[in-house]
Amino acid sequence: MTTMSMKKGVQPVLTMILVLLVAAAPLFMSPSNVQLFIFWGINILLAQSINLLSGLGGQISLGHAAFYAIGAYVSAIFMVRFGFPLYVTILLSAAVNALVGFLVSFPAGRVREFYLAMMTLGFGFVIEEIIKEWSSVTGGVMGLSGIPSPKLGTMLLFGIKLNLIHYYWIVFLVVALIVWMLRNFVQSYYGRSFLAIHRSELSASSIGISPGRVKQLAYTMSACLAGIAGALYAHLMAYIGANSFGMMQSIEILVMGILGGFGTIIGPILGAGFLTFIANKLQFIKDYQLMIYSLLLVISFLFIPRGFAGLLGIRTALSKEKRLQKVQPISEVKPLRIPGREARTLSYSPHHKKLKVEGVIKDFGGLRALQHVSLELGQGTILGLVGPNGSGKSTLVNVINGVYPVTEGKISFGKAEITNMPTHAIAGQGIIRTFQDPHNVGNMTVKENLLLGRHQKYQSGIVSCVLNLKSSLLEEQEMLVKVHEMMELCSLAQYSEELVENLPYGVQRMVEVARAILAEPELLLLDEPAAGLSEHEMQELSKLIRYVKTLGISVILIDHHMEFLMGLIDEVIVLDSGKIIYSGDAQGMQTNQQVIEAYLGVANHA
Ligand SMILES: Nc1ncnc2c1ncn2[C@@H]1O[C@H](COP(=O)(O)OP(=O)(O)OP(=O)(O)O)[C@@H](O)[C@H]1O
Repeated sequence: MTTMSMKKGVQPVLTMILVLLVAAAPLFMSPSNVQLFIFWGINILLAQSINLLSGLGGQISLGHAAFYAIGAYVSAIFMVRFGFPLYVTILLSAAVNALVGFLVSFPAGRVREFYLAMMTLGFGFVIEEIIKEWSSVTGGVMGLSGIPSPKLGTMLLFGIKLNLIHYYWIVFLVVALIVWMLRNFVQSYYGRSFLAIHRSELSASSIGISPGRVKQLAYTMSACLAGIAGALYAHLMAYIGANSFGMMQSIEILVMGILGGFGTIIGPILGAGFLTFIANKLQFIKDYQLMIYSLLLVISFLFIPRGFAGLLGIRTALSKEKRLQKVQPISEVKPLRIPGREARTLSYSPHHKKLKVEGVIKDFGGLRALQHVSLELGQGTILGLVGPNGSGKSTLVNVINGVYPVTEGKISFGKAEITNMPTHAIAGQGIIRTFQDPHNVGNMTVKENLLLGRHQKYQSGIVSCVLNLKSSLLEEQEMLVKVHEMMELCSLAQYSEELVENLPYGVQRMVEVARAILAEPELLLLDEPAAGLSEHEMQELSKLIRYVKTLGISVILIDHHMEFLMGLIDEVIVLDSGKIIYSGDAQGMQTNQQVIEAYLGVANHA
């Protein structure tokens, strides 16, 4: 037997032993300890909930206890008033919270940072007040008692009277299932899109990820998880009151996530454990809880910014490659076919859409950055865009891909008018760009960043990704094959597992260009891709751009490096003070007097 197959055999056995140990543990514990472990399970759900929203999605939430409260009250009320069984009330809590989270995402998605913090804080206070004031339903300040609970032996499930140990098993099952699903989610294109939006909305939307949709999903899923936690809490306590869901609880949820390690799956489990057991030991200094939590946050920010998970060197992989490699090495997977879908290769055929910019004006206050700019770009053409600093080159790229709205004029691509469309929708039309400073997701590996480039090509639904259904695994495999091909092509294979933020500038640039090509664009906008590159790196980049052209992709290439440009471009446009002063071939530009005076003379002297 090989070491590999031995490992394969050992792993399920170890997992089975661990599961049996955890399941048997409450049989040997005192009821108070069983209850403590149940609390840990509930806190894991809360910590994962904030991790999903803030750690992965980057959305601040200072009123998260509100979702926890809604879950608790919905489950308790439906069981007390209507006698619904536990599994129905948990599902109802999850569903109601998902709806509330979805609705909250609309106002919350429009604001950022300080304003988002204030909005979520306000949301927390509003829900707390509703609970206090709506006494006919919630019991008001007196709280809601008489909730069927396994602690009191008053809860029945399928005719069986539940005790605390049964409840421990239920919570354990629910937590294990949710953690497994979350891991699958994080390792799917959905999870990667959360992190991309967290790092930079602009960069994520430029490869077709919709910030609005990501935020809707983040709030919906996060609220849903907190709702399940709330339902489990209500039935453990047999009594709930508004005081259990105030500001302090929201801070506790945040501390669990941050201290454990945002952005990982293990971190929140550790953070929840730490707070559950420490808080229990510190009951006697409950009055100083807020101070202790604040201190813990300060210590965490100063000494372990990535929480316990960072301290232990734990990082959650953001693709399912390891799992897929166990079945078959990616290098051996070729050609791939997902039943019912066309196999794709990198040598795809663009639809040859024509870009038309007509009379575009862009004003920034009193400054006219673009003045009646018009151009047309046909299939497979590389258009150079040059001009002195501040002449409007980046602004033109920014209006084409929707980063800036135009003041006047019209832009169309193929048959679609794309003037002032959102950036992610323009990316959906096939226009993909890179930035002057590489806009990769620094805390993702090269491979994971390149997988982001494929985002728009994924078709699997969220259920399929979360449950690791075969079709989603095959799709991930197909994307990984493309990414590996691209890494070979761009000499990036050696950096595959490196975090992009740790790599030299030149490699980061190459990653961004490779990511853009992996999106299979019709038109590629490259904003000074050669800036800061070494001679060798520039040659590699030139090769890549020539390859792009052979695929039939059109390119708009901004750069100040004339030698680099001349070897690549078919046509050139020269901008000066927002106006086109030359449009034609590269040779003509070099002898054009106006261009020499406005730009080349300067460039030659630079
Ligand atoms: N967001 C903005 N707000 C205000 N003014 C802006 C903005 N973006 C660009 N500008 C102004 O528009 C003009 C054109 O800038 P732009 O960045 O497009 O020039 P550029 O040709 O790309 O320059 P460079 O070669 O230095 O990158 C400049 O005067 C610049 O200050």
